[in-house]
Amino acid sequence: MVLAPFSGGQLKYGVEKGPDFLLKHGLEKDLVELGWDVTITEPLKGKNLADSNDADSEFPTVKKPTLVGETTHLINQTITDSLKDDKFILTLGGDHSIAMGSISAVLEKYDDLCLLWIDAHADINTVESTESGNLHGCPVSFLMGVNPPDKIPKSLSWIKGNLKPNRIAYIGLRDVDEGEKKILKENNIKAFSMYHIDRFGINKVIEMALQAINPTGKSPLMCSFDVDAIDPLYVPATGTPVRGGLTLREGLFLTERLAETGNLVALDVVECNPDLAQNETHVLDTISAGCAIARCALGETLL
Ligand SMILES: NC(=[NH2+])NCCC[C@H](N)C(=O)O
Ligand SMILES: [Mn+2]
Ligand SMILES: [Mn+2]
Repeated sequence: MVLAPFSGGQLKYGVEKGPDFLLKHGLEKDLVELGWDVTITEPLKGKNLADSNDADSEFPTVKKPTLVGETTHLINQTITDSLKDDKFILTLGGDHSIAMGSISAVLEKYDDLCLLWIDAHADINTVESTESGNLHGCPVSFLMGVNPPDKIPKSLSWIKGNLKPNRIAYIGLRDVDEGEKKILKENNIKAFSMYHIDRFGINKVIEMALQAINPTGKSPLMCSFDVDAIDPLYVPATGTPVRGGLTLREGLFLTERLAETGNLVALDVVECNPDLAQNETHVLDTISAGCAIARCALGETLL
């Protein structure tokens, strides 16, 4: 288990409390009860990373590139180390920019890795297309290497950018920027929006997604789960909520199905922000959903 208490990929503080809240809710004990031998690593602990806006940055369109670059690199290095022992990598965010660290590391070990990005958002903006400048809206573009080389902030240039577009599938999309739609189309990336889930049902959608990115059924899978994929009715305490999302059961079913494949090697759970809850119930709903996603991905409901 990798703790990534980080908020620098966007501007709302509180999301860095995610790992602490998930652990306080009993996640470690739950996983031990499921039979996992859990070790906790904290790549950011004791690291004094300056939270500045990098005002003098040569890339004024993106926010905090130095902070995000250094942080995600530390996460990458810690996970690369853990992967030497073939560990399952569960990374707790933090905002979704941390996936640059986790996915890049897992991809280095498994070059045929298939990625399921469960999210209301595509997070595939480039430094040129981003409207907000928040790097949590950009991780996939860096992992795929679609930013023009001369536009990549130095701090993020360590990312290899070798994730292949035919190995990525999205599920849950409902708030995709115009620039992102163009990138998805140009790269022919499989993207299942809420429309597809209503049309075909979640079970068919996950089968179509897996078939598209992993036709042999033999490649390792990673899931990057942004809790805002689930409807804010169930997961209210998150930075960029969008109504009309997955039910809690649909979200959990996705991870149960991934566990069932036997090919899941890593999971991110990101964007739980307890500070954005209006009351204690909202905190509990959000954090318990985050824990349930992890437990289901790690086999809880497979009898
Ligand atoms: N990980 C997230 N919650 N991302 C939200 C991204 C929203 C928007 N598309 C942006 O680029 O700013
Ligand atoms: Mn999102
Ligand atoms: Mn996201």
